[in-house]
Amino acid sequence: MENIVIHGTYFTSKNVNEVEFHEDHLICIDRSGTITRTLSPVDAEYSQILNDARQAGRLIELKPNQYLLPGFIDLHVHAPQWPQAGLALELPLADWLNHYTFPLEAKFADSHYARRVYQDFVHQLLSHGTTTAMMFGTIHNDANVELARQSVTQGLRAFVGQVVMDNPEQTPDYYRNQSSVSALHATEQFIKEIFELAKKTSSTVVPVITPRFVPSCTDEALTGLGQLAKQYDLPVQSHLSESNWEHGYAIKRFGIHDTAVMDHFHLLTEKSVMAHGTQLTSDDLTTLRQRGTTIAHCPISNVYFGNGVLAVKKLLAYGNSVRLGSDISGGYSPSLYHNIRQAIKSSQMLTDGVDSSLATATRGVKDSRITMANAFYLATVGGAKALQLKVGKIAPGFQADFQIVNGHQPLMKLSIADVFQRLMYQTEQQDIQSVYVAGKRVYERE
Ligand SMILES: Nc1nc2[nH]cnc2c(=O)[nH]1
Repeated sequence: MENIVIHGTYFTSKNVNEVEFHEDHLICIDRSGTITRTLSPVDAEYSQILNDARQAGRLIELKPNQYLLPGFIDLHVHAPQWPQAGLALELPLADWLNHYTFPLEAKFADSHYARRVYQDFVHQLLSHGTTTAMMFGTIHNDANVELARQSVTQGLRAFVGQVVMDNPEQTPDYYRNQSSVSALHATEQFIKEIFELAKKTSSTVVPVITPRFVPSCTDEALTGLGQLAKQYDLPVQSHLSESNWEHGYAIKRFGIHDTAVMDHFHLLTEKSVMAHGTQLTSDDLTTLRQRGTTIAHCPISNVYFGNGVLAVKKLLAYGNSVRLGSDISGGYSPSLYHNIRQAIKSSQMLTDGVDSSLATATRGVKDSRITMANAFYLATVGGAKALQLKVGKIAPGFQADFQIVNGHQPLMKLSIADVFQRLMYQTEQQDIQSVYVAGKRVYERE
């Protein structure tokens, strides 16, 4: 029996290359927040279900020029960096970390500050159409639990990581785990607290094993985190081959690429999400593919720190799992719309090349352009697959995580395919009318 029925036009990924459009449909959702069925106007029961829902006050009717889309899945976000989004992006990664990011994250020792930031940040994610996020916290247990609580309270599906960074050579005195033992102890404590929180809610809240990246962790911490990931069967998140500097660091310290380092410590599994990957080689990609590990493509951030463009189309063709992340605040925008657009723009620049003094034929990497349908898939059902969640698609059996978006005024006749393109290119925060997770409204524009 349906609890609510939505009436309107929706867009959803059919597969990585195709988007489905369904006009004037009904989407039926049961009490558990699961989509039970969708009906087209030619279905025999359509009118009956529409009328019954209307009379019972269970109908959500989209207005003309409103559209239903799945909520987005952001696979790489640093929640504590929200206050500095848009700052210092002209610096190289290591300077940005040392002069801006570490001092800011150190402030989360203060749980009151953490609450203030996380309350706003979770709201921002929802109001940008993001319904699931895989997030880095800081090294502070209480602040991370606060992030998880805020997510549960506001209705965001949350994967939250207690950051580990214990290497004295690559982290400052004021912001470091005192030892690998204390870092691992704090991680295990955090896991238990999140499990307790998860028991008290029907919402999704999952602890994530979070070695910040190879430079910031000792071998002992990486060993212990690999063991904890296995013991508790948890997802892992980190940064991988993000920049020339970071990629070179692992080679200097271990004599191998950071992919091989992570693999050595059992941190690459089918539940792992590794951000960036602009410097990955074909051997690294083979390892990631064999482990089933996802690469979180962070196209805005990569412009600043990546020292290259991730070849998304090639990676997808190889069979690597590539999805999307905002990387707040290496990326300045929490909007996955903005990141979808940048993913397409960066891929076009990769195809064409950027140095016009070179011959056209040799300037770029041919056939690298991704389509809007590709990018939409990465941000929706693709991201959900990486987290093993049944969300990101408007179809029976999926959780009802949606956004209702107001289209801009059409001043010429548009096909439904045109409407989709325009929505993806033009939607801003103020165009998102409401957001639902598991059939419950979690955000409404005032
Ligand atoms: N973009 C990004 N890269 C990192 N590498 C290690 N820490 C970070 C971080 O906070 N952001």
